Amino acid sequence: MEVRENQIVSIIGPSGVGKSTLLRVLGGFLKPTQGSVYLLGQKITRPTPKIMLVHQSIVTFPWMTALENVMLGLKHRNLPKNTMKEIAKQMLETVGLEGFENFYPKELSGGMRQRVAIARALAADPLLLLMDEPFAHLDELTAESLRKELYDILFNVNTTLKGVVLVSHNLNEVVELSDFVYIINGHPATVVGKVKIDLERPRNPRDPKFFEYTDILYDYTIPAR
Ligand SMILES: Nc1ncnc2c1ncn2[C@@H]1O[C@H](COP(=O)(O)OP(=O)(O)OP(=O)(O)O)[C@@H](O)[C@H]1O
Repeated sequence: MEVRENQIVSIIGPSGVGKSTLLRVLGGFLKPTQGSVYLLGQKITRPTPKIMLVHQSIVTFPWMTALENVMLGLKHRNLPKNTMKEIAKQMLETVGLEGFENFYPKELSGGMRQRVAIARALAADPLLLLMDEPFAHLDELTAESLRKELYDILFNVNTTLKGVVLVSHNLNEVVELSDFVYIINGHPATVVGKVKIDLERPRNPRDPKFFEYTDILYDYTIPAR
């Protein structure tokens, strides 16, 4: 599998097939028994700030403000505190949370907390972002508005990001966001399909072409009859 510049590449497949496991391998959190992961030619064998992970369970620290949560992502960069504050503020602005810097997680909605988690990941200046069902714990309307903005949040002048790997079980979400979709299945899992989503952004889920892609992906994921 490969991810190229400014691409969102998704992995779909049945529950328990190993999607999250694969993400953990890509992030260097888990050593594969076979195969290797390379980031710009460099072999990944352990976690690195160049690869950040956003979980499905929204991870924010309740005793820290939104700004302090984002500043955590900057810790390894050894910057002066004021510079850290400035960058964290800018990241919060990038994810649409300007003005919420001093709010604590409990004062924010689930969607806003996930935005804080994304801002924290982006503040680390990663090249690759791994997203494991990032909308799973959001209500549909909140997820929809975050999905709409996601591409622009991720790839813009304020971020160093080059690519995203997304794990999702929501076919509409995958068609809306991805450049390529890998379908994995079996035990042990293998790639059983690769689909290029050739639609202009922003994408319209009511576009007939959009449905064609969800149909193609659906055919790959249902068990053989
Ligand atoms: N290739 C593999 N090698 C070793 N263990 C695996 C492999 N694939 C899956 N597993 C194991 O199977 C279990 C489920 O895997 P995982 O959570 O990655 O699946 P998933 O596709 O993300 O599932 P879900 O969609 O339900 O979140 C885990 O305990 C994991 O350790």
